[in-house]
Amino acid sequence: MAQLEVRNLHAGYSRDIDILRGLDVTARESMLTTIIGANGVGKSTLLKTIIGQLRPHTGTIRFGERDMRDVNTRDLVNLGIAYVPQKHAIFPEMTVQENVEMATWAFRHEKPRARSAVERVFERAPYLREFRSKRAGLMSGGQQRLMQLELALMSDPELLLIDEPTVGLDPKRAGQIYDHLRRLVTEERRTILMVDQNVIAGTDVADYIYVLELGANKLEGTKKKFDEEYRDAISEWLF
Ligand SMILES: Nc1ncnc2c1ncn2[C@@H]1O[C@H](COP(=O)(O)OP(=O)(O)OP(=O)(O)O)[C@@H](O)[C@H]1O
Repeated sequence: MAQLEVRNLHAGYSRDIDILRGLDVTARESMLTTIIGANGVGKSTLLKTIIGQLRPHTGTIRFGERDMRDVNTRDLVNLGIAYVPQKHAIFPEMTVQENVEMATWAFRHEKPRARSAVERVFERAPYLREFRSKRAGLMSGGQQRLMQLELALMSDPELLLIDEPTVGLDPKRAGQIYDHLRRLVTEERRTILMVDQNVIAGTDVADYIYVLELGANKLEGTKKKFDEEYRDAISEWLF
């Protein structure tokens, strides 16, 4: 087991402009850490930098003993990390079975592993069976998000990096996603680092919370500390 440590991170989309300005974030083992902050504060940029889509300008990113600064996105599976992007990463015109098979790309050279990974998805998520030969786009938005999570879990990651998992979902379906994330932490002992716009529910489900402002740390604390000291003030800061 390992934790993710981001220290004094400066990063952005061009060399001379820092979107992230000295960020410190830790995703503690077997905990759900939520990062919140206003639009454009740099939440997605942080995840993109962790997974190697952007190179840090300065600072460090470590996952256990591994220095992540030179990581390639395709190395993530072998490091035990999965990334769930904000935009839907499923193909609505393809069947659920085809979507699941596509997601075995990372183990395309290991046919038995790929086959058993496909079956494991349908064991873990029985509701997917009835859609197996139907177009994935026929599922509800919530089911599509749950499927996206299951596809990310195919490689049995220790660390999940999740970008706004409930965007566009009604509160009931969002609640189902958050319940699922909680189970991944408490029952399966996975570590989750999630960025979220859903300030209330996204922090309610967390063990540890960071609030960002202009690409830097504003506040952080356990959920207990957050509830006791900051929750009442949070809407004022963010909106
Ligand atoms: N591909 C890009 N090229 C240049 N600038 C970008 C790019 N993507 C985002 N930015 C800028 O980086 C800043 C941070 O964006 P980011 O998407 O990380 O914010 P965020 O906190 O995730 O906000 P949101 O919740 O709206 O997605 C914003 O000013 C945004 O305009």
